[in-house]
Amino acid sequence: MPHLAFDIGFCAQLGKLQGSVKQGVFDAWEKFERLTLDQLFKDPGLKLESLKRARDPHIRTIRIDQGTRGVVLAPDSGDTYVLLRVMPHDKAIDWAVKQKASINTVTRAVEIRDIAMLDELTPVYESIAPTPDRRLFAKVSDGDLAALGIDETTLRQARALTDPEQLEVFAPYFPQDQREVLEYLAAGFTVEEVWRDVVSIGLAAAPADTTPVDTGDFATAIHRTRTRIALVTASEELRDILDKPFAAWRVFLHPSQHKVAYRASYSGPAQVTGGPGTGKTVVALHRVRHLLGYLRDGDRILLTTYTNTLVGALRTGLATLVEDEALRDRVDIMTVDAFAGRIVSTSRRPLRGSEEETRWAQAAKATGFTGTAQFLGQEYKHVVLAQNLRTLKEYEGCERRGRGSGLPTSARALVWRTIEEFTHRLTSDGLRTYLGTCAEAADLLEADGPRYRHVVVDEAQDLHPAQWRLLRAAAPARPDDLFIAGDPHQRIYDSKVSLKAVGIKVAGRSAKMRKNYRSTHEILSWSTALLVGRPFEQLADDAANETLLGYRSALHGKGPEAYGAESEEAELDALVARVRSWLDSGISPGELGVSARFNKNCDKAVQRLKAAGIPASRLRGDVPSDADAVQVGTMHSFKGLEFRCVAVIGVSEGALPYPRAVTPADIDRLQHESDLLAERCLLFVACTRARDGLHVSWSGTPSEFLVEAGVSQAS
Ligand SMILES: Nc1ncnc2c1ncn2[C@@H]1O[C@H](COP(=O)(O)OP(=O)(O)OP(=O)(O)O)[C@@H](O)[C@H]1O
Repeated sequence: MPHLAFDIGFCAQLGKLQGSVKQGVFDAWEKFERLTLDQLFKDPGLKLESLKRARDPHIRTIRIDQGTRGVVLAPDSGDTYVLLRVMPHDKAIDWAVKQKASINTVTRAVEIRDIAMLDELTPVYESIAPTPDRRLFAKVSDGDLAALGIDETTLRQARALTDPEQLEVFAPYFPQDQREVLEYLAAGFTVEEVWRDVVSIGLAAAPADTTPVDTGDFATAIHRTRTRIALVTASEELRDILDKPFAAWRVFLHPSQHKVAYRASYSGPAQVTGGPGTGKTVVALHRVRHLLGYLRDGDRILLTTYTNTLVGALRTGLATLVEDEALRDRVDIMTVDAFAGRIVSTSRRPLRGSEEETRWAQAAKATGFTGTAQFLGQEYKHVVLAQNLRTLKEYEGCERRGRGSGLPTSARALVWRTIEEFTHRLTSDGLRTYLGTCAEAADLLEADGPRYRHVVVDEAQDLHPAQWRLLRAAAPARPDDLFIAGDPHQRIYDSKVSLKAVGIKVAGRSAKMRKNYRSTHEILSWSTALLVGRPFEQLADDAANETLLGYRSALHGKGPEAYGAESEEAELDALVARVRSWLDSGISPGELGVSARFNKNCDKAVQRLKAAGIPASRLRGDVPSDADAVQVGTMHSFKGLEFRCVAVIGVSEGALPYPRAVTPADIDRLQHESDLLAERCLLFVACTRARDGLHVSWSGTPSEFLVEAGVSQAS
């Protein structure tokens, strides 16, 4: 019986397809399931046509609906066809005739390349190339390239390239597996590393096969291309993929993600890091699914993250991945703070951020401490709670690691008394701090014993040592106790901690993701420029630095647009115009995000959008927002989310960095540096939420972060 399988390139288009086109795809798939090959070829509605000018006879088209065609890979033998793309009629024909399918002799997978474009580009680049020893892959031998799956045609093209920018030009047209190999080599990885981290992982995703590769046998190769071709056998499964385009990744977990998520067992805590959009959350969810398969009676899993909005996203994600409700019920999904609150089970109200400074000032007045409330708050958080200090003696003897201000031992008694005054007053007024609650909860768990068999943590970079102590105590120290996903480049809260410092050792159980699945290459490289040259300490060990080396996206699109307005009013006008143009291009309001540093800018944006007749809704962690409206939220609330297009507004001097969020250098030099970096990361996080479109604007003078990244002109 014939089948119509789906290529990852088609799945990437799903978010943009109209309902009628999706229905057309569904109907075509059903026809393949119902008819014989002979009937399919004769079917007047399907029009399974070969193309006169095609570079490859295996590439054909089918009718999807009036005016839309699907491009398919049609093998000579076998009955599984692959839907590669869906496009308007003329565009589809134009694209189809340029493509060529082949079988990679090393990965044994089907690859598609734009042979027409590559044939056109290659002689041009060859004619301007310097001597062979100054070209991009001069140090890699033909033999090594062949061993990594580079074929004769790609070899000639690769040999013409001089630098990574030229590779970027060729990349979208290259065959997929070969492209990945070349990108890793260009990023500085050795042949051995590329074999180990890229090629062999891909091989492991398909059944082992040691027979010689038949490069004409597409029927077999299609079934082996598990990382890019999805074979869908049930109509409900197809409906699911078509209706929930975000669910398509379930089908195509990259081998490097699969290896981490489905490793049978880790002998202790394991970690996955990687830049924004590299699928860390996806991997964490798949790990939960894997662990669910091995739970013993009574065992439970804690899946935890930083903000309430993300809890919602994790809940939805797990529901799409694990259909069995009874199984899902064995996973508790909540923020670390909510977990602490549950353990402590208190009626004391958590202190709001705005109340804290006043409370510190009151405590200082009571004890006669003359320093600032800011100093006290930071000392409590970064020294006392971070090091779990319980007595004045411990405090007097501690090394104030990471603090950039001196505090002689003689001065500590008064600080300690003030901290005690602060905590006593809180308790007697029926109040508590979130971090203090985590410390209390950790004590309780350490005394009473763990509550979970496994703990899976997302957005781990922002957790404080007290929160780590709590999570460590939540599961017994056994294999697969902790699975941790995070990215130091997205640290936006003031909690700098390395796992090593809190006794969580992930050495030998750590993986790094480098491929971004969310944003276009253009958005990604623009956003990454905001961080260039800044040091980022690793999550596992702060003695080593984290880099975005090899971090890249396979998607291409329009570059971000930066807009400098004369006034705030003009900036909001430009925002409305931009949002309207996105809506006019067929994007629905709920797929658009608008982010600003402050609540007041968010409120103004909502007002202006609404006044222009555009539905807009404030995104707040604890309140579900209107899914059919433009989502407007602070940069902090955008953490972990994603949107088709994002407008980041108010990126002006005085807003980013926000002076009140940055400790003055003369008070604490180290804290100053770390606060500045957090502000920079905040802008990075907001910009990297965008998939296809990014608009960044300011009024008056742009933020120094934009100026340093070379973006200061209106464009
Ligand atoms: N293998 C894959 N194939 C296609 N899409 C993928 C794949 N893995 C993840 N994605 C998609 O990429 C996007 C980013 O994934 P995810 O949110 O897990 O990344 P992240 O690393 O947690 O991001 P961030 O750190 O920025 O919050 C999501 O839309 C996800 O569905």
